[in-house]
Amino acid sequence: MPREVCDYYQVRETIGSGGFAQVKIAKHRLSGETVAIKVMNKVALGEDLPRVQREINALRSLRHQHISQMYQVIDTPDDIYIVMEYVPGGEVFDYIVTKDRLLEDEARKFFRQVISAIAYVHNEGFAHRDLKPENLLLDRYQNIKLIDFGLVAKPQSLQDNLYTCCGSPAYAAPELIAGKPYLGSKADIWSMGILLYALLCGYLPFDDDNTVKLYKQILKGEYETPRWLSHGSIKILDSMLQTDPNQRITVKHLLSHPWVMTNYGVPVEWRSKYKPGSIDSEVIDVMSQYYGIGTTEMSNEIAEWKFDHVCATYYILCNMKYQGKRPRLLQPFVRGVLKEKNT
Ligand SMILES: Cn1cc(Br)cc1C(=O)Nc1[nH]nc2c1CN(C(=O)N[C@H](CN1CCCC1)c1ccccc1)C21CC1
Repeated sequence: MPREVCDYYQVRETIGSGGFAQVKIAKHRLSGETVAIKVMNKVALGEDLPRVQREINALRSLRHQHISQMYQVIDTPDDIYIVMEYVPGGEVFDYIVTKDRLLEDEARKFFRQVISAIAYVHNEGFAHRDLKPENLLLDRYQNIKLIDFGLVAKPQSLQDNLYTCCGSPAYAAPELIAGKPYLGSKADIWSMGILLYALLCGYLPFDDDNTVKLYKQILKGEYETPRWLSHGSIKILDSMLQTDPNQRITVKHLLSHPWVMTNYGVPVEWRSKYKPGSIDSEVIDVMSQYYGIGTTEMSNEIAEWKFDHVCATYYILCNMKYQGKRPRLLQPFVRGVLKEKNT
């Protein structure tokens, strides 16, 4: 581990590895808080390096209550380290498996949070393009946190079909499978339909070990509706699993869809709870005391959102407040050599 990482984090075990990346648990030395560090080797990344840059650029401009927060980017000659919010509840995928399938009310609770995250991502000018239960984590309050923006794209631009070579086909929209130019935002809605079906049924609407057969099923767009699905569930699934992307519902209409409103009575709150540019004054107080500079100077430093260690410390202290903990920093900040008390 290079010094830029070890100086600030005590890196511990690997909790996930996929493709060209690993995710390790680590402890932020100044606060003692747990973070997740995504490690990618530049040589192993090869031509996938632009994907990581796209993910980092997207995460730089995304701050939302249902997206795992990026804290810091450490770029070394051999590897890229992305320090992120640690989400302790595991994957929604595992949660569904343990419960076989979710009752409509519980599925609705999760799905409203997914709609909130995707409405925000689309509004910020991105499409996720890899929505699936494995990319949804649950935090300590059973709230959804969206991860893996490695396939993120600008939804307004028509995408070429790099996706089919590296996405998960079972969640891929028909226009993607057909190799047509497609809009990322409409492909996201299809994946949300697959996701809701998986939450409500415990299995996938289109599934076959033979990829060719799977593609045929997706292009046909016909799926089974088990007897336990309510009429309302069938209607909202149908509005998302439209093979013609222009017939598909948009995320804006999902915000207040009758099925989504049931038992809530209010549309999904999709805006970020973090006002753009808003800075938490209590956290600034803790940090300005710690670093021995004024609160204005500290706020100006944070407002540059450099995703360096100072920025990470700010985000981590904010996350402590979210967890109901008092934001504080442990190690005395050694400003040069500490002067002897009696001098
Ligand atoms: C699974 N699990 C169980 C507990 Br308890 C905590 C976790 C957990 O993973 N927590 C967690 N917090 N923060 C993160 C994670 C996982 N994680 C991830 O980014 N995890 C993804 C998981 N993808 C799902 C499909 C393919 C890989 C990952 C991406 C590349 C390599 C390895 C893992 C972050 C960093 C954002």
